[in-house]
Amino acid sequence: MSTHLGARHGQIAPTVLLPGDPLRARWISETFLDNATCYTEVRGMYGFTGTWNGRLVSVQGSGMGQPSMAIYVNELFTEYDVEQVVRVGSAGALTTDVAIRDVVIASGACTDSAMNRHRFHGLDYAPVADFGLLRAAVEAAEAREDVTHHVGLIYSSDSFYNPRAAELGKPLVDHGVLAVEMEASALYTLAASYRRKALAICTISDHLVTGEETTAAEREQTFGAMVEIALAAALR
Ligand SMILES: O=P(O)(O)O[C@H]1O[C@H](CO)[C@@H](O)[C@H]1O
Ligand SMILES: O=c1cc[nH]c(=O)[nH]1
Repeated sequence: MSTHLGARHGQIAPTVLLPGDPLRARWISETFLDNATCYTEVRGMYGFTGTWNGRLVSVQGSGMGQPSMAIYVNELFTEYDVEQVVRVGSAGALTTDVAIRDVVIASGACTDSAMNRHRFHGLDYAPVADFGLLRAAVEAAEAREDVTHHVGLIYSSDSFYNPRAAELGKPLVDHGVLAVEMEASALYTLAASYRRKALAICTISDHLVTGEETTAAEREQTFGAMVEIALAAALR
């Protein structure tokens, strides 16, 4: 057992899908995995291991925000020998180039978080996806006709509610950033530091320009294309 995961060593697969929502983790395990078992319920942050096309895979909730995610990913890397993590998240669209329910595959992630500023003593590190995972996810997305996908930068913010969101986000949008979420930047940084692989794939759940939004139930249980792209990329 690690501090925040109730799994024994060997119960977590080398490949982990990482939704923020622990109930999305449960839905993914019930919908896509065979013979899935729950290995942790600590703090209600469920994790499951099963198989997909005969290959072992785990799904672990990370909670919301980079500090929560980093707790789980640190323990996955240091205590359970996890080799690759694919975040399967929701995100808000920052531009009309992206539509609600589109899938965004994050080649890199900007951030307003102090986590990287502390780690790099004020220098601006550029957190990027593992190229092999990124390429495989793009190929898996290109093979599908049921979902529109985009590849590009996202913005990992520490704030979900920010009264200055539009003002602060504009320079990012002007430089090609597609969507906002809350975990990818620190995930990419942690993977780099442990020499592991990481990718973030997000489904647009809210549109910050048009005001469109999905329900909590839809965010929990209907983002299946993103999950299939993640599984195909990680277990290719
Ligand atoms: O749906 P998840 O994966 O949690 O991702 C997004 O949703 C949460 C905010 O509602 C943040 O964690 C954000 O990154
Ligand atoms: O607007 C949104 C939607 C999902 N996740 C976020 O962080 N922001």
